[in-house]
Amino acid sequence: MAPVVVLVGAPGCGKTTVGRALAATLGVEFRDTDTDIEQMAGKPIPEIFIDEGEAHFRTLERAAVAAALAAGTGVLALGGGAVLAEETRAALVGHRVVHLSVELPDAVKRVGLGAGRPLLAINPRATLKHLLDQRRPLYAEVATETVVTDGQTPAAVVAEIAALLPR
Ligand SMILES: Nc1ncnc2c1ncn2[C@@H]1O[C@H](COP(=O)(O)OP(=O)(O)OP(=O)(O)O)[C@@H](O)[C@H]1O
Ligand SMILES: O=C(O)C1=C[C@@H](O)[C@@H](O)[C@H](O)C1
Ligand SMILES: [Mg+2]
Repeated sequence: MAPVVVLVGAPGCGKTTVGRALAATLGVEFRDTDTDIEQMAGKPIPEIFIDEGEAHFRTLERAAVAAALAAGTGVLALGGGAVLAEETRAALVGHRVVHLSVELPDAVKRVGLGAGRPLLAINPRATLKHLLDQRRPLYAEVATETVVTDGQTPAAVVAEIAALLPR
């Protein structure tokens, strides 16, 4: 079985928040590859970045995404940078992938000081701007649908995604 829907998007777009609420609405399980990676590594993501570096984190992430897609859990949220891997973009072909799009002002408000997000630990605004510019084409490449989250409540985003799904 494939996941009902896979959520992708930049840090702060709401993959975890919306994904969990959407899964509850649909009555299916929720899975987040960031949580899977923390379980695999036995430590929080910021510690993986400090102890082993981003490249090692990305290796764990590719494996976590492949395992989660194979498991087929209902709603699957990917880490914000998962789409950087060509292997992951290829693995997403054939899945229903919703891009939760967010522009810089809302993303900045939502991530605050970047707590728990190692890439955003220094100058979150400038880093987010760079990440958004770099990744927009990659999110667009993998997405089968895009839902704009700017100015929307999580509940409104959940309703919009649910309306895209077959009944
Ligand atoms: N549509 C929204 N409107 C307002 N706040 C939101 C919305 N979606 C998420 N948030 C808030 O923004 C913050 C970040 O959301 P969340 O952790 O779900 O993002 P994420 O996409 O999972 O980020 P990451 O890639 O870092 O895992 C949370 O505090 C959440 O409550
Ligand atoms: O945007 C990113 O590259 C990241 C987003 C988070 O979901 C985590 O996967 C990690 O903090 C890296
Ligand atoms: Mg998240």
